[in-house]
Amino acid sequence: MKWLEKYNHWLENENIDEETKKELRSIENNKEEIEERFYTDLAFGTAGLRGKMGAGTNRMNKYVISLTTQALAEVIKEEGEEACNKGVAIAYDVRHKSDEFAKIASLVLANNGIKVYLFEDIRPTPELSYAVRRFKTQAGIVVTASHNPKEYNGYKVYWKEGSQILSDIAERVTEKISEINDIAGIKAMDEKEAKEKGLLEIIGTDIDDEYLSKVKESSIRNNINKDIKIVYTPLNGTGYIPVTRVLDESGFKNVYVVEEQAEPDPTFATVGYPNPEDTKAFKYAINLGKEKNADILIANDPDCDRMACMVKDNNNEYVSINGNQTGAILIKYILEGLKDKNELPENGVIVKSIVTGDLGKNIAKAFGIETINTLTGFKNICAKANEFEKTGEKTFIFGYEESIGYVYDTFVRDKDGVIASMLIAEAAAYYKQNGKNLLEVLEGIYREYGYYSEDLFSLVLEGIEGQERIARMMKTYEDEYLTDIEGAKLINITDYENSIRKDLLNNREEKIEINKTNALKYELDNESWYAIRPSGTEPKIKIYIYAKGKDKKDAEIKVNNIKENVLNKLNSIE
Ligand SMILES: O=P(O)(O)OC[C@H]1O[C@H](O)[C@H](O)[C@@H](O)[C@@H]1O
Repeated sequence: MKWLEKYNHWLENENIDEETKKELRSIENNKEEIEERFYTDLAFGTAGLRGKMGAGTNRMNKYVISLTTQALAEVIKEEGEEACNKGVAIAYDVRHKSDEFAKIASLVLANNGIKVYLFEDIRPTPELSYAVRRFKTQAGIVVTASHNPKEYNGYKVYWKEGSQILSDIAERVTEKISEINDIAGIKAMDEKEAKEKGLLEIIGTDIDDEYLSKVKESSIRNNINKDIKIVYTPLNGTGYIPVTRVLDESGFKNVYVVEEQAEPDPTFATVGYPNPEDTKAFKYAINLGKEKNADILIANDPDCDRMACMVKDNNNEYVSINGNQTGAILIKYILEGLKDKNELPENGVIVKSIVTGDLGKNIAKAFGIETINTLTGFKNICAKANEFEKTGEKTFIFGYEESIGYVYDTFVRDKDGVIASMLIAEAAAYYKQNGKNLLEVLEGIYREYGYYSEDLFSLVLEGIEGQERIARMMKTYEDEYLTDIEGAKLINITDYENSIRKDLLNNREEKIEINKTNALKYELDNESWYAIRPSGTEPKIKIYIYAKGKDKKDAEIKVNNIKENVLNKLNSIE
């Protein structure tokens, strides 16, 4: 069906409610908007479904939620009766309609005879991962758009190991979606009936207590002076209770929460874009930090799976440390700590993505710990934890990405902003006790492992046009890549879509052993590289740049040269 037909079909469908039809009628003269909403269906990306809220097949709304949940139910039913009895755990974040969507998903599953464990109120995404493992459910769902702008919502799906589904299950769900004829004809059970039949169980504080004690148990060094001053902001998301509890219960008594951002707010009024990857999200935290003279500022994104940190420098200014730098500090802190306790596993592994920098890998190497690369997406990182659990071949220690996601240990199989907040607080306290702030620790890392610099920039290109331009940029760049950047020669190209690595120096091509994805990586002969890929969660093309230099300045110059040249090239592609 074409987009206009689909639009009319929604208007004519007697199962679509009046409110939705009213919204659709209000755009009847706006062809572009109709096309945007109906030209495609929301699809599983880096982290589940994600889209703007509103009426349409390319939007997040109760019909898309019901449809996807019914399809998921079909897949679970295919797994057999036991899978249905094991059921599905469901959590949701603070966004508009997240609670309503979570309820709808619960009752659609119940109507299929599938048991549901629904959290009583908002919870962090990592706690859902914990709950899936704890209740041994077949699957899990979190209704969240993570760090996206307020207009968005999303739907993350987990499988029985507690990590987000990979393409095998996502494809089965998508197939089932295509077999359902009427998007608005999906049945949900009455809530009271679902409870009476034991198909809907509300979960809450008991699981919080268990999950938080597991987090506290994962502390690396307990007997340290925890007097440091911390400013914390959950950015009006789900992190407030769990993170303040964990910090308090593990002995951090000087924690100051940004009051305006403590309570849930689906409009993120004081933040704007609720992504702590963007330093602007720290505006309020910096003010409070200065007032309290805090050592570090910690922020989580609204579903509390990400964590970002700023550190007070010796001039009392706050300096942000990015995902790669935070990852490097945490790796050093964790591995040193485990080594001191004699708990460093011999077959231990760090897992990161192909677009995460190499600094963490080099630190791990110095501890005899291997680093493995996966595709972008924490589901891929945690798939390694699942694999090692089965094979016993290696021990998953820590997973991280440049996009400020971290997990330590394996009781949670997703990135975890609660664990990460506790560990960065601990690291700051421990190193302070040894006379260093985290910036000085980082400087020490650079001295030891080399000066690394990096930049991640994105071009935001929205809508159908944006998507098409991103596709053109990828395609054109693949053919017209830069062979020389300010004297640095291109030596290797990795084309992840075609699984090929081209060695330009020796004129050789080799197959690479990693799943296919739309990404290109270019390595230069001056210890720098960059990668380009379309985001799978936001309307963006992302460019990751990394360089190692003889000093900080040298590394930064290399990064800037790449940035300028690649940006020019990409901007020239219409
Ligand atoms: O670069 P994107 O496809 O937008 O993904 C950015 C990030 O999105 C989510 O947070 C995923 O869990 C991460 O694993 C991923 O790195």
